[in-house]
Amino acid sequence: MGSIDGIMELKAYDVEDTIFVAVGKNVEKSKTTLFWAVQSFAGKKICVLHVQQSDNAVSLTDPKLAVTKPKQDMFRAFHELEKEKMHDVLNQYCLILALEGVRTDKVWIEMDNIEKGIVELIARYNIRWLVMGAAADKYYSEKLEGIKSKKAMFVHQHAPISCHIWFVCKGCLIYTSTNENRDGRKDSLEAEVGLPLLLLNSESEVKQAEHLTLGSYKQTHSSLDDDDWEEIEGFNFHCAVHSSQSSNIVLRTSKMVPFQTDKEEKNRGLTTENTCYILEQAILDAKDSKQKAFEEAVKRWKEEDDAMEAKCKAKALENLCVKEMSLRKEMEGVLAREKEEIERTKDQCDEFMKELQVVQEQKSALESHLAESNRNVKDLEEKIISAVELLISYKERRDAARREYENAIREANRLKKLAKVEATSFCRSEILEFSFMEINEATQQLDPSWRIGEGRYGNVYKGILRHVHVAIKMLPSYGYQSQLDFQNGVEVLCRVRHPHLVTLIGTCLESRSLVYEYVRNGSLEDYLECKNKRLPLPWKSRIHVATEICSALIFLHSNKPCIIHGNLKPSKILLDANSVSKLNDFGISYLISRGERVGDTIPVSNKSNPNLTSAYADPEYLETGMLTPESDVYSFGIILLRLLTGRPVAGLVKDVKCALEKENLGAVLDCCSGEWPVGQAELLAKLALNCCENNRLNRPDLVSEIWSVLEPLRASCTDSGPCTGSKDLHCIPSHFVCPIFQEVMKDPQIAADGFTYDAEAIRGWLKSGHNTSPMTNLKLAHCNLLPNHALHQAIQEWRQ
Ligand SMILES: Nc1ncnc2c1ncn2[C@@H]1O[C@H](COP(=O)(O)OP(=O)(O)OP(=O)(O)O)[C@@H](O)[C@H]1O
Repeated sequence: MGSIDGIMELKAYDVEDTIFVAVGKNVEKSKTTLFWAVQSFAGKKICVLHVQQSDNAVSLTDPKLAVTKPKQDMFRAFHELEKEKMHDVLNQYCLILALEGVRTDKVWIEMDNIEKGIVELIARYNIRWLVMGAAADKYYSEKLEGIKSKKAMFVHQHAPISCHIWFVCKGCLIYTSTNENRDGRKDSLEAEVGLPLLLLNSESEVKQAEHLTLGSYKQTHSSLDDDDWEEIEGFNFHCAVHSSQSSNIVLRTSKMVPFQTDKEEKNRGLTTENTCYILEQAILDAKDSKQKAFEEAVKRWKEEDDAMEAKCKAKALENLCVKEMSLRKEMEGVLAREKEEIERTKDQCDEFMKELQVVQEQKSALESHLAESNRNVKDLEEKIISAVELLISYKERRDAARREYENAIREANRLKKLAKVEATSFCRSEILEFSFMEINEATQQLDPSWRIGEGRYGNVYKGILRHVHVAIKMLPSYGYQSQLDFQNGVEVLCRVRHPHLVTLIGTCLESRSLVYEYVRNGSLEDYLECKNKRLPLPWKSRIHVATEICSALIFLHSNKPCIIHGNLKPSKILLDANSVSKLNDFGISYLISRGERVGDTIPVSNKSNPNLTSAYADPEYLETGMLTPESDVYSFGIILLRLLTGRPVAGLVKDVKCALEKENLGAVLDCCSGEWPVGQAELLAKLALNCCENNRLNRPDLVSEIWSVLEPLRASCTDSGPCTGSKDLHCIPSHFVCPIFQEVMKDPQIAADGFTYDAEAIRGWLKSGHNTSPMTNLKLAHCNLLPNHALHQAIQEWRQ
């Protein structure tokens, strides 16, 4: 059961006096039914009764709608709309009826079933008078006599007999349900209509008269059709509704129905005709106005219905719109999230693409690297194969080398034994090494006043090293690259000892300097140039010098390995206190250049060799850069020419040649050297020119051709008596000269090495910490000195 709206207020006496009009959802039908009720029951209270099927019932009875929750909700929403709509409609009905002056009430009730609901309501509230639709308007016709609607049929059959029901269709009464005809009997129209009239007007007489008048009128005016009569009846009912106004009409009508006398029959007939005419006109007017009013009302209702429907639709649309908006917002949110997600995915995709590109690049790089590696592997395999082959061949060679090595070892051992034997016979010279501090001290910190010469290879200082007068040659730092090579070179030169070679005493590896014995009388150049007021050398001394230098060259060239001086000139020939000549700077080119020896020739860089610009230099060497023993022969020839002539080098060969050719050698001979014996001078000149041959192969051999000439010449000079000039010095017997001081000894003492030294010199040597021989460099057996009385005596005698 549903809720009841309004009916609870109705009281029992109200029910007696109230006409209930059952209305449904069909507004058109309901209006015509209501309109009929209003017209038919003027002055009565009308209660509009609407029974609606509850939503619960519908949802339960319709399994399709009950399937899902959203569908149920949707149905409920529509049901609510329907309810609202019906409420509005009922309110409208009530308003219209109130305007018509009818007292109204309304009842809203929800039931499981409409027809059952109506029946139940009738029973529950003892409803006495009910108007309801008989059929839909579309079924209406003049011939329609029974109830068509199933609901109406149900109510007709099941309603309590106390309830009187009028079934109406399209504003016309179709059937009346009374307690008499509930079993199916049908009464006449007059009987049906009469009951409400009786009910509605307590003044039954008036009603009766009115009813009779209408019946008689109907009979007399058989020309009027049924519709007209209906309208007349309607008009009558209308008058009844508007009771205050209609009372006049009723009264007037009542006046028209008096019980007449026979006398007045004729007049009365006329009056009746007039009245009928007026009535007919009134009916037509009423019909017309009624029709118009009805059309107007229908039109208005239609518009109102349309408006209501539009309102409902608008509301539904509004709800839908709100829902749509929220849905849209939701969708927009989802869309935005989706969009963000897509953007993120897109970014990730871009990053992946980039990474993919990098990976692809790396892949291609790796592939090319791999291909290269494969190629390298192939190459390496080939190399390994060739290396293995090489290894096999090297193994064979190694075996051969091993055999050679073993032979060489045997040979070396044999040579070692030989060398030991030789070492005992030779004066072994071990290099003396000095520290730079010693060199510095010896030269007074390289004092310029202690400098005695300035060569292209560096400055030469005199100094006293370990009590011995020495000449220190400071070599440039260039030359041999390694210290070891320099040391080895110096060692070779140190071992070379000859009376006409300046002795190389030692070296300072730190400063790359060479320490020579000091030769105090200057160079041949000084004598030839008469520097420092030196007297020119006599021709015999010159022959001595030439012979001595020749012997020194023979010694150097015969050395193993051959030592080529390479820079032979008068400044390299030093004279000691006894005018004994000594060749200086021999083998220096080995310490400066890096040339590899090829037999007896040494390739020496033209640039590094100072002799390059020298007039004493071998022209062939200048051309080829190859230093040969013959290069020294060429330089020796120039020196010979200088000794003969005393002239400068430039044009010397040419001049001497000319002089010889002209047999006028005397013209070019140095007159300061005394009177040269012509024959000997010519011999020397020819020898010298021979040495100066451009082609080295045409130059004379040192031993067989030069020494063989010079030695007899020197011998003849010695035999012919002491030489002039420095004769005192030159005639000192060499064994009178101290090997250390190079002077005639004052107090000769014999050392453990068997050599005789001046007492002062040898004691200084020993005091400075030496325990080796100054001559042999071998360790002295003891430091005791033994006076050489015999020599002392001889020197005394010689002095006297
Ligand atoms: N052991 C020595 N004893 C005494 N004086 C020496 C000694 N060695 C060199 N001198 C002096 O030093 C001078 C320079 O000699 P050095 O050999 O250095 O140069 P150079 O012969 O004049 O020219 P260069 O070597 O450049 O061709 C010599 O002329 C000589 O006077």
